[in-house]
Amino acid sequence: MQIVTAQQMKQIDRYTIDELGIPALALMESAGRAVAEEVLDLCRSRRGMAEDGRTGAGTRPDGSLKRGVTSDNPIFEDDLIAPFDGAEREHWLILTGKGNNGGDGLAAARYLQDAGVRVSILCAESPDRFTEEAAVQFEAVRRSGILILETGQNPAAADFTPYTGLVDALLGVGASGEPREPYAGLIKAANGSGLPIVAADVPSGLDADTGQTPEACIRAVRTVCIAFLKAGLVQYPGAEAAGEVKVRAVGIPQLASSRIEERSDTYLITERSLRVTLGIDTSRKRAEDSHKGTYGHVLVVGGSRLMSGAGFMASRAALRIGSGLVTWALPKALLPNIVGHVPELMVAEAAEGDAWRRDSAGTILKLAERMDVLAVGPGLGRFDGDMDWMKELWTGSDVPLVIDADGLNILADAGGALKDWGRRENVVLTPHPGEMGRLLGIPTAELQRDRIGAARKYAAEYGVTLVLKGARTVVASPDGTVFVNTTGHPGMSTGGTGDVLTGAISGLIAQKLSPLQAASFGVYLHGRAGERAAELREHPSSLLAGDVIEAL
Ligand SMILES: NC(=O)C1=CN([C@@H]2O[C@H](COP(=O)(O)OP(=O)(O)OC[C@H]3O[C@@H](n4cnc5c(N)ncnc54)[C@H](O)[C@@H]3O)[C@@H](O)[C@H]2O)[C@H](O)CC1
Ligand SMILES: [K+]
Repeated sequence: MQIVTAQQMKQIDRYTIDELGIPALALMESAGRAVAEEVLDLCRSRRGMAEDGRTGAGTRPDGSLKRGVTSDNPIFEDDLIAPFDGAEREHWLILTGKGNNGGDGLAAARYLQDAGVRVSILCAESPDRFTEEAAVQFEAVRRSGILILETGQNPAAADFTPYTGLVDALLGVGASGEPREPYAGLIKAANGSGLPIVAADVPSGLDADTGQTPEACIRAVRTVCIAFLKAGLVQYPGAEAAGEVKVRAVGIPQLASSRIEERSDTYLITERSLRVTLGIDTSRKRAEDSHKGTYGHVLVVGGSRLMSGAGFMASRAALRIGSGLVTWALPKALLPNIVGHVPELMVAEAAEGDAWRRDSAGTILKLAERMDVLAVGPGLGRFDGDMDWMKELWTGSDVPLVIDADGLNILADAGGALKDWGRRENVVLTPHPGEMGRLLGIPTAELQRDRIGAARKYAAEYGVTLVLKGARTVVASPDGTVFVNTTGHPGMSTGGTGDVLTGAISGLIAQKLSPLQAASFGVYLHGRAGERAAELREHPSSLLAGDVIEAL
C-alpha cells in the first residue's frame, strides 16, 4: 500500500482531474459516499449489527436472506446506504470547512439522510467563501432540506448535546500550519464533546506528512482516508489521533501515483507489499532436499561480562527465524558462562581474557570468511579502540553487517568519518530513537517529529538500510525507498526485544534475503510475534523478550 504526502496527493488529484478528465465534483461525491458508509458502519457496529457484506443479490452463499430482504421482497437495496434499525435515533453533525474537505462532508450528509440518519451541518465559514465544488455540495444540501446551523456562532459554545456523532470535514490536505480560528475552537469543542468523530481524509489539524499534531487536532475514532494513505496517519502521534484508518477508493486510480513528478516511494509493510513490492516469498517454503547450510550462518559479535543476555537473545532469534547455523563470538573467559545454555548455538573465542579488545578484529574477520552475515553489537559494551575495531570490520570484508546497540554508539562517535570507510550497501543499522539521535547528532525529540524524513535522509547519505525502531518502525533503503511497519505491541517495550530484532534480521539475511527485504520482513515478523506473545499473557506488561523469540 502506497503512502503519500499532502503534496503528492494534490498532484494525484490534479492528474486525475486534468489528465483523466474526472471532475473534482465526481471525486468529491465518491469521497462523500465513502465517509457516509463508514459513519453508517460505525453506527451499526455500535448497535451490535454485523455488516451483512456488500450490495448485490439479497441472499448469502448459504441461501439465507440478507438483512432487509424478505421472501416476498426479493429486491435488495444497497445495504450500506440503507436505513437500519435505530437509524432514526442517530443525529450526526457535520463540521465543514470551506475547502474540498468540507465538500466531502457536505456530500456525505445527503447519503446519511438517505440512510435515515438525522443530519445537521455546521459551517466553519460563510458559504460564500467555499470552493466551487464545495459550494455545489452546499447548495444540494440546502435544497435537500438538511438543517444548516448558522455560521459564526461562538464555536466554543457550540452545543453538541443533540448529536450522537460528529463528522470532521473541516480541514484536509489543503491545510497548512496550525488551525486558525474558528477552526481551532471548533476542533477543541468537538474533542470536548465526548462524541465519536469520523474524520474525512485526515483529522483536522494533523500534519498529513509527519503525523505531528498541534493542540487543536481532531481525535477521531475513525479516519476515512481518501484514495491514498497519508504519511501522517502512520506516524505517532498522528496514528493515535486518526483512530482506525480506512483507506477508501473514490475513483482516483492507483496508477496516478506513478504519473506525477514527485512520485511516492513510501510504502506500508503489509503481507501483500512484502510479496509484491519487496518480492519476498513470504510462504518461506523449504525445498525437500535442503540442509542447514542452505539457510546460512550468522555470526553474533557481542556479549560482555555484564551483558551476556543480549547475545543469547540475538542468537536464539536468528535460530528461531530459521538461520541454518548461528555462532556467537565473544571473549574467551566468558565462554564458560554461556556454553550449553543454548545447545543449538555454536560459540567462538573472539578475544583473550574477559573483555573485547581492539586487536580482536582480525579474529572476527577470519571467522567472517565463512559467515553470511555478522550481527554486531548486542551486549558488546564499549572498549578502547572500538572505533578502529569497527572500522576494520566495516572495511575488512564485504559480509553483510547488522549493527545494533553499542555497535551504533561506536558509529555515532565516528560521525561523518563513517563516509570515509567506504559505502557498503549491505549494512543494516537498527537504532531506537535515542541511538538515532546520537547518529544524527540531534535531539531525539527533533528527529521524532519527522521519522520518515530522518530515516530516509540518513540511509541515503550513508548508503545503509536504516531501521528506525519505535511504534510504527520505519525502514529506509539507500535508494530512498521507505517502508513503514504497523505490527507490534506496547508490551514489547521490554529489555531485549531489540536484540531479538537484530537476530531476526540477521537470520533472514542468512537465508538470502537482501538487507532491505530482511529489515522489512524482520520488523514485520518481530511485531507480529510480539502481538502473538502478548495475546498469550494475562497482561502485556508481563511480556518478556524471550516470549517474542518463541512466538517468532
Ligand atoms: N481536490 C480534489 O479533487 C479532491 C479533494 N478531496 C478532499 O479535498 C481535500 C483537500 O481540499 P482543499 O480544498 O485543497 O483544502 P482543504 O479542504 O483541506 O481545506 C483547507 C482550507 O482551509 C484553509 N486553510 C489552510 N490552512 C489552514 C489553517 N491552518 N487554518 C484554517 N484554515 C486553513 C485553506 O485556505 C483551504 O481553503 C482533501 O483532504 C479531501 O478531503 C476529495 O476527497 C477527493 C478529490
Ligand atoms: K478532516
